[in-house]
Amino acid sequence: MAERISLIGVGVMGEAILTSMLPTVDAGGVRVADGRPEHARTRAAALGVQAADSNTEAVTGADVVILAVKPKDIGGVATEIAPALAPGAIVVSVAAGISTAYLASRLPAGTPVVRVMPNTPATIGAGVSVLSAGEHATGDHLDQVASLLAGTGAVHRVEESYQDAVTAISGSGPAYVFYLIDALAEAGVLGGLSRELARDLAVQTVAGAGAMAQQTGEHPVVLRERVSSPAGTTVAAIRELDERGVRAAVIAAAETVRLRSIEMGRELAD
Ligand SMILES: NC(=O)C1=CN([C@@H]2O[C@H](COP(=O)(O)OP(=O)(O)OC[C@H]3O[C@@H](n4cnc5c(N)ncnc54)[C@H](O)[C@@H]3O)[C@@H](O)[C@H]2O)C=CC1
Ligand SMILES: O=C(O)[C@@H]1CCC=N1
Repeated sequence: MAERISLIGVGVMGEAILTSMLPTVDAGGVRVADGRPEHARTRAAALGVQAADSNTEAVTGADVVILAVKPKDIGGVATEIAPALAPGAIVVSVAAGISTAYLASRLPAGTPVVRVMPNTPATIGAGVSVLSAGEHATGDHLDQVASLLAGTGAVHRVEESYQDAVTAISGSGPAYVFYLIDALAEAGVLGGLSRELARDLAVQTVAGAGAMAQQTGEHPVVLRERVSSPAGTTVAAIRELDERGVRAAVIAAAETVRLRSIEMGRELAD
């Protein structure tokens, strides 16, 4: 029998996951709900899935329930849906900083909870999702969730204690890359290029460099050295980046995310 999937929270990440899943799941078995019911109806109609009028209606009879609401809302949603969950239903959370224990304490005893950190390139199947099992989630539960998320892109598994570090790299990471694209494009405009050309050059450069790092498997330093001709242009740019502390700034930014993720979990647990 096809899986019945419920998605609570049709926002940026919820819709990205839903879109990527749809080619491989039976859309007729997917039901969504959102705090904005009209939004849920509109998006459900556009994507060919069902909309429910409430979170409890959405989860009734579901085999897998995906919670894609904000961290501050997820505890309330877990408490709300608990009485309506089918025995054995898997609850999947994508909320940054929220532990499986925090959710399990609000769900029926023994509920398998799987924590996932996805990222927005999931929308085009080029994301990466990292899974961790809560206390009652088995290897089979993880396999089931991994296969549901296969359309989002790559899927990895880590111990839950590493999820804050994952959030710092791949969860928030697309924003750092978009920031770099924007800065590169701005430099092109400064150099006299049209905005359109500058943006295309920046986007294609980031896409090409990412694909090259992925396909060759070479260390990024080796790839960077191949661009840097002796006494040439690139080596001068890298020295400038180093002098301005860009490498240290990137590491510090990611570390701030990791600490913020830990802090968010603690704030809500208090
Ligand atoms: N945006 C991103 O790049 C990523 C987000 N996440 C996680 O995904 C979750 C959602 O984030 P976004 O999609 O960015 O936020 P969002 O604000 O776009 O989506 C949240 C959705 O939840 C709905 N909602 C709020 N309260 C609700 C309730 N009580 N019941 C049902 N629906 C409710 C909102 O109407 C909204 O559509 C967060 O927990 C975040 O940590 C994880 C990885 C990446
Ligand atoms: O900014 C956030 O809190 C979410 C989690 C990871 C990416 N976006």
